[in-house]
Amino acid sequence: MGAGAWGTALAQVLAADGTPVRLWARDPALVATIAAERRNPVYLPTAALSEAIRPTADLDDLAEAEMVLVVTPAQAMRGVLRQLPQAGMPLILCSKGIEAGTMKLLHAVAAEEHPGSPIAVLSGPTFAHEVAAGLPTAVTLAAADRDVAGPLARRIKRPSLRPYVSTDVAGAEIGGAVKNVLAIACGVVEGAGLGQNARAAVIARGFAEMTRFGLARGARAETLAGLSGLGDLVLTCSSTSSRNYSLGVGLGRGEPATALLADRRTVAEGAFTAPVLHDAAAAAGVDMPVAEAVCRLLGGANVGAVIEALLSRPLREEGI
Ligand SMILES: NC(=O)c1ccc[n+]([C@@H]2O[C@H](COP(=O)([O-])OP(=O)(O)OC[C@H]3O[C@@H](n4cnc5c(N)ncnc54)[C@H](O)[C@@H]3O)[C@@H](O)[C@H]2O)c1
Ligand SMILES: O=P(O)(O)OC[C@H](O)CO
Repeated sequence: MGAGAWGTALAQVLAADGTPVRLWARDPALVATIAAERRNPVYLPTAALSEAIRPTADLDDLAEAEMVLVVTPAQAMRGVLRQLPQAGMPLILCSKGIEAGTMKLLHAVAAEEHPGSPIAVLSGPTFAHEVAAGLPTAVTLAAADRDVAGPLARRIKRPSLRPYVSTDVAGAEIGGAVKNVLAIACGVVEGAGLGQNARAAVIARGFAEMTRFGLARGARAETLAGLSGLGDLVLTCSSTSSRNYSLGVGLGRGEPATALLADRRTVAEGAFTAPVLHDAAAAAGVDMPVAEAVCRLLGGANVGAVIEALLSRPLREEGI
């Protein structure tokens, strides 16, 4: 459900062995193009798509599915889930974010909209173009009930896709949501020419923020130190393949956030997560200075002033 880069890549890796996959996109013109060209020229142009993928613009076509992978932008998830038939099939949430307004994690959103469906979360270091190309990738597959997560993991594993099972749903989600905001910060470091020492510092202190926030919201430290937390943080904080990192590079160069966001066709989730995370951290009484700095930059603050404010914070002991 969702034919952006990630939904298309997941469809491809699952269908590469001939497993039938329906790929839902909201735009009928994109559905027609994918069916005709066996490519998604808008969101994942490099990947040739398996004949086993059948694109559709009709959510009713998913009613008979064995499972649904939900891959819309995080803020669109509730609305799209509301239109999906209530068929009780497992939902695997693959998006990364926190719902604006409610500050809810996406598994809570899905449970509200589909109370009859088992809910799982798939998250980890996963650039879509690499997954679609069949490059080796490991992910966290989390569900509160191990008897849900285990069979789903066995069903979606492929020679190049290795799921690790977890029962820490909140932890898997928080790692993916927070790392997007921290990736913007690391992009800022590059864009502003602050050097590699500074980037490593942002990754390490950002991980401390992720851990503080995660623990406050019920996550387990080992999950945050795993694929869906630290693993994904390292990936997205070190590559311009990341849309979040690239957005940060522009901010670091002093380009206005409004212009950078208006130019994007693809989603940089961290820009939407940052203000929600700011509110959620405040509500939980958690200090998140790096995430806060990203928030200020997205709001139009001057790069030099934001960096100066971060560096002049009172000294403290290292640790979480
Ligand atoms: N691209 C990746 O490498 C990757 C990897 C892991 C997770 N994710 C996560 O997956 C989610 C989707 O990312 P993506 O890379 O596929 O995005 P994308 O930018 O490639 O595509 C976004 C898709 O969402 C659709 N869309 C936009 N607004 C919508 C709405 N209101 N209702 C329904 N559909 C809507 C667009 O038409 C498009 O198909 C994000 O949460 C992202 O963080 C992405
Ligand atoms: O391009 P990004 O920054 O959305 O990152 C994509 C994935 O989340 C990487 O795991």
